[in-house]
Amino acid sequence: MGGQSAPPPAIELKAISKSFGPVKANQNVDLKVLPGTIHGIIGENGAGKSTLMSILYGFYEADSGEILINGQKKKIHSSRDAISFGIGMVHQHFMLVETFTVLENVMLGAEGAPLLNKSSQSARKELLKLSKEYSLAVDPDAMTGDLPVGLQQRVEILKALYRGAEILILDEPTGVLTPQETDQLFKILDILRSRGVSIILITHKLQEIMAITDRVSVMRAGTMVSERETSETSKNELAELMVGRKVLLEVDKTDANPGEILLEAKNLSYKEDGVTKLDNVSLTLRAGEIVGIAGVSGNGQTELLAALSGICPLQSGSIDIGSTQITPKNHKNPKEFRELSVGHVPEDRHRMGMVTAFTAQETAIMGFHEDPAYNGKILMNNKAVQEHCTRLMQDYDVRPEDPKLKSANFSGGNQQKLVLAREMDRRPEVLLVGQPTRGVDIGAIEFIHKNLIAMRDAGSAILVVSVELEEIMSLSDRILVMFEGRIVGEVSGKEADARQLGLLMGNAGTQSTGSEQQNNNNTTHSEEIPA
Ligand SMILES: Nc1ncnc2c1ncn2[C@@H]1O[C@H](COP(=O)(O)OP(=O)(O)OP(=O)(O)O)[C@@H](O)[C@H]1O
Repeated sequence: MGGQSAPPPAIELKAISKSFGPVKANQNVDLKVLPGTIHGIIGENGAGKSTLMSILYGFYEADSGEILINGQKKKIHSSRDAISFGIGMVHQHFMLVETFTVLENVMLGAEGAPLLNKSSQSARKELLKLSKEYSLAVDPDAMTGDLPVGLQQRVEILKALYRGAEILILDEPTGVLTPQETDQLFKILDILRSRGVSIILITHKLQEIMAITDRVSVMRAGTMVSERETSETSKNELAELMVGRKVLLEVDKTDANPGEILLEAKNLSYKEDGVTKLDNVSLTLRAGEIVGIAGVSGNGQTELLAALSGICPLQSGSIDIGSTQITPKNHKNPKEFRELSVGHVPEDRHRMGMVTAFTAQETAIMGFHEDPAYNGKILMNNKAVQEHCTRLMQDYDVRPEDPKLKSANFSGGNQQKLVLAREMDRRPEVLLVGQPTRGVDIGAIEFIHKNLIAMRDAGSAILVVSVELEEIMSLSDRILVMFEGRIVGEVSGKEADARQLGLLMGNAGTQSTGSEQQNNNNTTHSEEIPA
């Protein structure tokens, strides 16, 4: 330990262990986060990062070990305790009430806050003060649900600061952000750091670790395996420390050799509650090509996937799959789309990809459960289902390899791999993939990308929707950009450039919602006027 003058770590974890039944999620984990620094934590899916943070934030109690905050030993039994010790958490899935204003959300549940009294001038004053101090420009009266995700995340940060957080935990904060929004978040983190806030950043993106952190800790299989000064390491070294082998960080692919059209969508339009979600979208998918859809979330990508997979009935336009034409009058359900050899990996694995209360083996055959290979006349053939799931788990490296484990109890990345395995293993002619590598570690990204390219080379037509521009650019042979339900641009995968695509995604500086982030770029403390 240092002498008198060195301040104690903002956080010190000593020998933290936590098991879930036979799974040792954390084993003797030590971690020190120095005050006023950004400390990255990386590790493969299931390495134990979220468990460790859940212990620090009071969601779980450790089986053993100690937590020291600013040198003082603390017992954290609940998130209320964590907040009272100055710890704030920005969750991956925001915990905001969309129908409340920014101010209401910030005040909600805060210690001593007057009960949602909109006229609370002191809360408003405090919020504006924090906005100004940390350059977190946001309109206190904006309806939270109307704000783009980047601004909603700002509200989460403000909420934590309003509760007096001096230590912030961010769990994969950039998963749903555009490159511009990510840049802004990093500027904000930089300011927070310069004001003495200590930050823990969990991310699978090594470029983010290199760009913003001071130190980085690496977890593997529940243990802390190494720690580095960021300035003294590299992406390649970190990848290797995480996975235990060399990882190919770039997608290795040859030029596409597109063949016949396997799917053609013409003039798809779709309205929900009178709001246009798809506006005259036409596209073709050919055998042997990967078409990427780039766009800020909420610009029609979800509805496009839903239309092309049969989840939402066509309202206008048509889809040709092979010799079958689907129109509003001749609609087919998702099962019939599957029978036409269309595979679908939904964007939201929890809502659409699996039932989290089901076991892994049930997830592994969901949608194909009527297949006679698994379905006896009266009962399911559990042995066959289990064997199938075990093989998928081995082929797709899903951990733990336990077909009977509830789907909810796999880490996020492993849930994703299980859903991908189910859809890819059947080698559909057309594969629609939403957010293929959301929350997935770099070793698994390498694996998933390789497999998608192998499917392409074997003649499948693949449509990839992803908010990860890097992913879209490195995987796609053609890129279509969506904005407000329309396809506003097409770029060849080879020529694509992140900044240019980012601008197209925000429709370059117009006043519409999707482009709002452009306006915030250099603002310091003006209030946002949501579009
Ligand atoms: N409530 C639970 N019950 C049973 N097992 C659990 C539970 N929560 C986590 N686990 C297991 O603990 C291990 C660590 O999971 P954790 O979510 O901490 O990993 P992670 O590093 O955050 O992964 P990812 O990057 O995929 O989010 C995994 O094997 C997971 O399946």
